[in-house]
Amino acid sequence: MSISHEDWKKEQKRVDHVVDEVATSLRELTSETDKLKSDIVNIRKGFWDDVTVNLEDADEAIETAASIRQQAQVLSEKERSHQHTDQRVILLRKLQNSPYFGRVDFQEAGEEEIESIYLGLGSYYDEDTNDFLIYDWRAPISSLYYDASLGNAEFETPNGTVTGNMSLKRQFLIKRGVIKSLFDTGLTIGDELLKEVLGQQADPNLKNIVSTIQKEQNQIIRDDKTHLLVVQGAAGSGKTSSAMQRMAYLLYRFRESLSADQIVLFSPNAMFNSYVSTVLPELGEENMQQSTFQNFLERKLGKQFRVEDPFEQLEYALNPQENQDFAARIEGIGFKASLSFLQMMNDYIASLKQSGFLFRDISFRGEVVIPRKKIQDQFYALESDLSIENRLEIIQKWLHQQLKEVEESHREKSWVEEQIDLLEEEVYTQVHQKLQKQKRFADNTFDDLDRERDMLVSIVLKRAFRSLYRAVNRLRFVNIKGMYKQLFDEKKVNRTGLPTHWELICKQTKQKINQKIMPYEDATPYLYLKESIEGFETNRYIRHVFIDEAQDFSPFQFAFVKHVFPKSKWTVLGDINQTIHAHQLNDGLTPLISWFEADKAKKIIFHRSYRSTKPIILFTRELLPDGEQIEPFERPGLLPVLTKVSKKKELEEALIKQAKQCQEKYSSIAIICKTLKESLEAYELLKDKIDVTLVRTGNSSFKKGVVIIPSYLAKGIEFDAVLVFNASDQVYNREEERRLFYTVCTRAMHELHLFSLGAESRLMKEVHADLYLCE
Ligand SMILES: Nc1ncnc2c1ncn2[C@@H]1O[C@H](COP(=O)(O)OP(=O)(O)OP(=O)(O)O)[C@@H](O)[C@H]1O
Repeated sequence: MSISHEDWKKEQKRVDHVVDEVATSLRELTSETDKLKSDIVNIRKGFWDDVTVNLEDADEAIETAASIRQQAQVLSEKERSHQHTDQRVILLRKLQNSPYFGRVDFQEAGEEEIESIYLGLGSYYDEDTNDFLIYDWRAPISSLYYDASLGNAEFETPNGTVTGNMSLKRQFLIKRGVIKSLFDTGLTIGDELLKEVLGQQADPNLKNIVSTIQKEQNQIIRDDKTHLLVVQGAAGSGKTSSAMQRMAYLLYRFRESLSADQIVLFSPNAMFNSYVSTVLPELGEENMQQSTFQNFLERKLGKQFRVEDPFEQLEYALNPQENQDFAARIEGIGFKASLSFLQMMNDYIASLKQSGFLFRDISFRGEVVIPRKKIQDQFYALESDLSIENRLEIIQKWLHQQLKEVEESHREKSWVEEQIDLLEEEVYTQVHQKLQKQKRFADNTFDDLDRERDMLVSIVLKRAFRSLYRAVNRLRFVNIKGMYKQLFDEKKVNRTGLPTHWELICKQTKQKINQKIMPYEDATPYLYLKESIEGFETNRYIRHVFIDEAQDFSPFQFAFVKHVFPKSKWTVLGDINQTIHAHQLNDGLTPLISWFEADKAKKIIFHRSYRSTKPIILFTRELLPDGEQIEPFERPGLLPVLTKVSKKKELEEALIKQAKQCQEKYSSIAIICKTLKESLEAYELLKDKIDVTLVRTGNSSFKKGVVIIPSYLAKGIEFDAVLVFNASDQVYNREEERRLFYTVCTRAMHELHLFSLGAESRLMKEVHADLYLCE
């Protein structure tokens, strides 16, 4: 809808007024932050000048501690207000540049006046007129902008539903205080602005989408009731973006009770971590905690094993070999990620109550002092209806008594005598003083030397046994490794539905564990077994767990994280069509939903895809069997191009030519390879001809220019132009690689170029010839 010149002028006048107001507040606030900053510097510098330190006696020491505490409190209060005003200054600067992006006119039922609500990144209140010149995009009334169409409209507030009539929805694009575009829209947020935003170039960081959040996305952003929110969405449908907006919304909605460090995001790799890390700060919030599942595993298992990372596993799976070992490992990877294996593990854990629980010998000075068999007998002599956890607690107490007896039995041993001679001088002095305090070494005492020796023996024994008691407290006598291996005792396992290569899988698993290597597929099941037995190390502080790229999580990983964060709500985002991990589960996110009460879990599907131009989406969706459900956003662009060559040299030339052409138009170009192995080849081929950067697992930030990147690291991120290094049938020919191929092609925003050394991949067979150009 076009806007009259008069209206445009009026709106610009209002923008000028708001910008002026904001500028005034900004000046005041800046001088306040400057003052706070200099106060903080002064307090830090003179911290000890204002504290009276006197440690002469206990009373003085207490007073000194109180005075330090008081001074520290003053400092931390100042620091807090500085941080707060600083954040406000950052926000006001943004508002000064672009005060708002939307307006709705709303007349509440029963009210005379039509109110104009202007929405921006944060609210701005005019104290002179008692008016909100800008409403925060997260305020209850702002949802009208995202959800409602003109006419009867309503929005939810914590106190109930407000109904009324919405007579206008207007979008603004304001830069440096000047309105650049203005649109009136009806039901949805105008496509014009969205088209403009999506037409921009890729950024090294994910952008916030506040001004163009779509209705389906707003559903998940503002849902503050559901305990498990599962979002299945096509590539580029805005899952990650919506998740970031959702975090910002939750931090606003529950600002009294929720802080950013109570939100954790599991992301696929370190580079993705950096890619999304600027969204919340840009929205004026602190960042959430971020982790990859690998970090999480390493923290827990890294001391005992070399934990394989998921990309090592993928590299193995994507470089197939013609042998039984490979077939078995791949089948094992799938099985170990499945619900059947989770069931098998749960049954196994339950069976340990009756038999099979394994312990380790407790040895002292090379000699077994409490044999594992004795511990096992004691364990199974306990009431059978006691839980494993309770039984272990009882066993721990029993072991303490047993160790005490062993300790006593060593009192006369010669090694103790030797150790006494090696004790430090000050130990002798302490013992002597202690005895003196007990009025020993007086005329009427005659066993003083025996007493002294007794005490020294106790000290030596205490030192020597300390680590054993500690090991008992930490349940080191429980043989988790043995029990995990026992699960792969091919002859003992009597179940249906085992993989066809079961014997070989068992052999491989035990071999790796014996070599202290923890394959990625075993890491979570192993931890699950360990913590099911020893008790889960829970984190009750975290209130929201977000899992992005969740299609690559196995049921084990979900089950594990669920135990670790028992107080948390979940937001799980994924796309089953982008499953790239070797386990390739088809049941996807469904099992997770069944673990929650029906009314607490919700699944939302995003069909519309925003990242790529319409021609790219029409092409990529045909790579999928049920791709027609994916709706493209109407953004025109060039058809994808397939360039077929027959020699490596031609491939090299074609790639270089295309990369250079793209460089003239775009700032971020990716040459995507299937594996790291292929990426290294591509790098060797191109590195001396064009300026390229090779991205590998260690990289933690997104690079502009031309990058060569393996498929699995490109997941979740996007590029202006994507050049598929070799889309030939030699490289992508297995049905299991269809989703990977789709993931690779969907990274492109504006242009997609596929190169093929020889015939193109059979995975493209279903793609209609009109949907791409063939050169
Ligand atoms: N409402 C929106 N307004 C503006 N841009 C949007 C909107 N929704 C999505 N986008 C843009 O579309 C692109 C893809 O978004 P995002 O990465 O969040 O999608 P995704 O579903 O997580 O993708 P994938 O599954 O492929 O990783 C981003 O550039 C994002 O800025």
